[in-house]
Amino acid sequence: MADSSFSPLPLYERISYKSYVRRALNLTVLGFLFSLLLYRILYMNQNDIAWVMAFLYEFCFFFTWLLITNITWSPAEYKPYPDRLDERVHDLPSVDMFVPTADPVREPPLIVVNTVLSLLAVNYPANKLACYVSDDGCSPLTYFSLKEACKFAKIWVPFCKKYNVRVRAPFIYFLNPVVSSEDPEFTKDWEMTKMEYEKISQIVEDATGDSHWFDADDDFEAFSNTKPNDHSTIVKVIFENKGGVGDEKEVPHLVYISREKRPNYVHHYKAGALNFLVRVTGLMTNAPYMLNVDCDMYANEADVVRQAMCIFLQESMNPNHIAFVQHSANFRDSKADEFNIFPSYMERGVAGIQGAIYTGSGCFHTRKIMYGLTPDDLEDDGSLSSVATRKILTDDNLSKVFGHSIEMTKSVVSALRGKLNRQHSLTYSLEAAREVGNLHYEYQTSWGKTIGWLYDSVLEDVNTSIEIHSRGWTSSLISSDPPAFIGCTPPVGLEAMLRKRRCFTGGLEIIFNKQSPLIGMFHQKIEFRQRLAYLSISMMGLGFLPVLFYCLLPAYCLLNNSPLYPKGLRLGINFTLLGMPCFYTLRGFTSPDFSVQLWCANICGSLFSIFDITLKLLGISKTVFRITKKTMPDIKLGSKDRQSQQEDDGQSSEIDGLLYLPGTFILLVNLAALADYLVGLQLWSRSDERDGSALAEASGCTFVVMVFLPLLKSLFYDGKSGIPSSTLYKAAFLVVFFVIFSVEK
Ligand SMILES: O=c1ccn([C@@H]2O[C@H](COP(=O)(O)OP(=O)(O)O[C@H]3O[C@H](CO)[C@@H](O)[C@H](O)[C@H]3O)[C@@H](O)[C@H]2O)c(=O)[nH]1
Ligand SMILES: [Mn+2]
Repeated sequence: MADSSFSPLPLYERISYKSYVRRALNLTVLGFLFSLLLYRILYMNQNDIAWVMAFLYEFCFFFTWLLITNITWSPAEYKPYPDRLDERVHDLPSVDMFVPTADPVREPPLIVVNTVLSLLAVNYPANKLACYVSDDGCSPLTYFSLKEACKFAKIWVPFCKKYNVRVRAPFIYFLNPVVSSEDPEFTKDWEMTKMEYEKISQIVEDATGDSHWFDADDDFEAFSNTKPNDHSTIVKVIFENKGGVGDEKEVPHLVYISREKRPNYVHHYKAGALNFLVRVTGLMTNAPYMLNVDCDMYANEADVVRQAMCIFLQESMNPNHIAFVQHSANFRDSKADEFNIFPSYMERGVAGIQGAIYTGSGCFHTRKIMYGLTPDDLEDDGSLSSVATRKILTDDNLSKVFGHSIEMTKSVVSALRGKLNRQHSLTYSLEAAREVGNLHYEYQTSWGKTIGWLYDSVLEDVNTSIEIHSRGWTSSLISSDPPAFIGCTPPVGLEAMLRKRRCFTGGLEIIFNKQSPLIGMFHQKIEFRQRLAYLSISMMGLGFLPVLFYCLLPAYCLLNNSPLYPKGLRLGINFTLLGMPCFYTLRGFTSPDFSVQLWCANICGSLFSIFDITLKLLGISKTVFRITKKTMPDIKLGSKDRQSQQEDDGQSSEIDGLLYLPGTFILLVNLAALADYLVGLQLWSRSDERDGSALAEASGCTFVVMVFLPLLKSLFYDGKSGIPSSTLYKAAFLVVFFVIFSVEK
């Protein structure tokens, strides 16, 4: 496949961002924190609650800092050179592209359509691509929209390729008007294409909520009398690229699938949908690589597939065990790093250890590896070793691991052997595809346990990522600018909080399952530092709690008249000791992207996740994957959408208010403590008792108040941006308790 006899230019470069200054700084802070801990231990007084609490929280900061130092020690990323690909590789491998969607209301079909169009039009031979949409909502509207999208794709794909369009999602591309000086042929094509796009958007919009569009059509019979959680498997080939040669006018395959669902059965949410996708694609196209994107994440770069291939194909000439290539994901409508579950320092940081973490979307996986192979199962040339062949490819083992479909096991054998030539048409596999979507198909197989996407956490991406790295594989990160994939951010407030809650809960689930970064530290093939990185991700939710309590501690000490910080001469040292780590820990607070609202969402998400995991561990309830609401790009919001969004906002403002309860509480407690301190200053001309000694604690409170200043401001606003007065009363009520509890008896 690859011609390696000449052209020494590599297909990619690994860029390392090591910085000795940052390392020195991190170690200094670590040293400071460590000496603070020592100090706490040396001067520990058993009766002093505040001192002990401070020690505990500072220990948490120390530990967090250790994890951050580990992650940021040797950041790296990969820079692909897709231009060099054609010279080196004459027969590009096929790629199956997965788009899971689950709810036509929370995920409007037009968004899914745009994601699909952006994938169909990528800069890659169309006969090597296939796009599969899995619909957990079993929605005729989604299917209908995809059929419309497919008609438009026949205009859109050639248009994009002819004019080398960069962003191939029409709802973004058509935001910019055509420049009048441009060549007349282009202007004509542009206008025609835009008109066609508007036509299908209108048809999709009209069909929303009006089922007569599909009631009459036989093609929609499979959807009659179905409910999202009660229906048989549906597999529909919307378009087949028959006998394509990959020229610019062709469109890739497009397939719609929806797995069987019944009430009271577990379906494993997104991970379950992706495993069904792996099986159906195995039967139909069996491409060696699989790209998966969330339904709202359109490709923002035409070369995404070629970029990933640069890494895989270079590796196949010089095997380095790369299992997957993750593109860094980004969000439109927001520059907030906070929205991203993984802050950018973490992405690059981990990519420099054993390899990038799989973050759920914009990632290319290797099919063989998803079928459970370890690096030891492969020879240097990438073929299956004879030991592995004997171990894995027995009929008995195959049906035990992959399920009873003979067609399926055949496709697994071809995939593992690297023989991926498909001779028959897509429709040939329809029957087999329905069989593997059966509710009971995975029963007593390894799907979700050791192969495919893993089930035991709602954070299925990180969970699966740990499994792959534990087998000894590496992975790589491509972090291009502009970003290769762009998705939606949930609106700040309740949606953001629930999303955080789900991710934090998922992380905690990982701590308690068999993938746990806490166990197997030394015997699996995962690197120690990589495991530590996973540990910090799994514990992400807990990380907010020490900060929350630490914000209350100075106030408690001030009210209680007990010291929190060292006194006298040591005060100066103490400020340095605490200042640096605090500055870093709280640097989020000072970054331009920081919003108190999001911080509150984090705190609440974190509190809820602890609640969720406790219920799960007690066996009282299961964790759920609640789908995040998606919205169309801002500028395109029609007046109808905007109105309904505002209605939503109105309804949820009361709940949103509750989100700010912890923040408001912290703010008021600190204000109360400061007031108490100032009144105290006036009453006694203090000479020895509290002489300047409480100054440190008072400064602590002032700092907290400053951080929460935006919240203080919004207490005085009315309406949308303000905090409801009911929240204020609830917080004030809690403050009274806190003050009574704290005041020195
Ligand atoms: O039962 C389900 C639930 C979800 N999905 C799909 O999963 C994707 C992600 O769901 P979304 O609600 O958008 O979740 P996010 O909060 O955006 O998800 C983040 O967190 C998830 C869990 O870690 C990752 O899988 C995602 O890639 C990552 O973007 C969407 O395409 C959904 O349609 C399903 O197919 N079936
Ligand atoms: Mn999403």
